[in-house]
Amino acid sequence: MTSHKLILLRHGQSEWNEKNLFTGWVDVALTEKGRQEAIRGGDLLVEAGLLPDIVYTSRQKRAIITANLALEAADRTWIDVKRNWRLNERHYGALQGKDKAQTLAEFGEEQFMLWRRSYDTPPPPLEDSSEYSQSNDPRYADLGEDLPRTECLKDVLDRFLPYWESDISKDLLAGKTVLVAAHGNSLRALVKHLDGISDKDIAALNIPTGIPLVYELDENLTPIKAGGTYLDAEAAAASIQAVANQGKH
Ligand SMILES: O=C(O)[C@@H](CO)OP(=O)(O)O
Repeated sequence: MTSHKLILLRHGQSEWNEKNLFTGWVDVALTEKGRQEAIRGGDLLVEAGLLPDIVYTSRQKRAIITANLALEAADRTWIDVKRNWRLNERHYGALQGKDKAQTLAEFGEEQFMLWRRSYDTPPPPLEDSSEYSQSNDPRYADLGEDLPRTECLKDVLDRFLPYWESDISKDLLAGKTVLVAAHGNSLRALVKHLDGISDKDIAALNIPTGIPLVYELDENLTPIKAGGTYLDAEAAAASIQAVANQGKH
């Protein structure tokens, strides 16, 4: 059976992951730890003999630099690149720039988890006048009415799926090994779609930073093994737990 190979890579630790702040569309840099995670991600690809033919990224530098570092480690910096805002992190609305622990303390666990992990409840929208708004960012000037001011996971799926259909799935079906370097919540949207996870169950799924998650897909682009395979399962399990507990310390 021919299988199609899709590698998902969440960016390495960012400066705001380290500070425990809601990030969304704010374009923060990687920490040194994050850069090392990205390089290790590339090393893991080489060890597994998985060499991408094309890389997709968001328009955010934490994903772009992660892809660059991983591909440099794998000596694949020459492959074709496609960047699209549809792979951006979920827009976190008025929570962008807020401390996760303080938000949890202020609003309580139920509201905090509703905003953070429910499928269809977005946080309040972010004002265009906020220092954390992207409304005047030239990189999104082409979006017009599509520029989000807040998003829930459903909104992310709605803007991601057309791009999956028009580009990513076509490259997979053409036989390319595809690397998607993106974000916690845009990758949760992709995994929800691939594995057919319910709106309720997706709340419990978290994606670790910097560890490649490999899916082998059949001719219908259905995963041969549900959930795919993390190239470092032990590190992934520890990191997933840390993401799940964010705010609760
Ligand atoms: O702040 C964010 O943009 C995301 C990813 O770091 O956070 P969370 O895991 O809380 O959705």
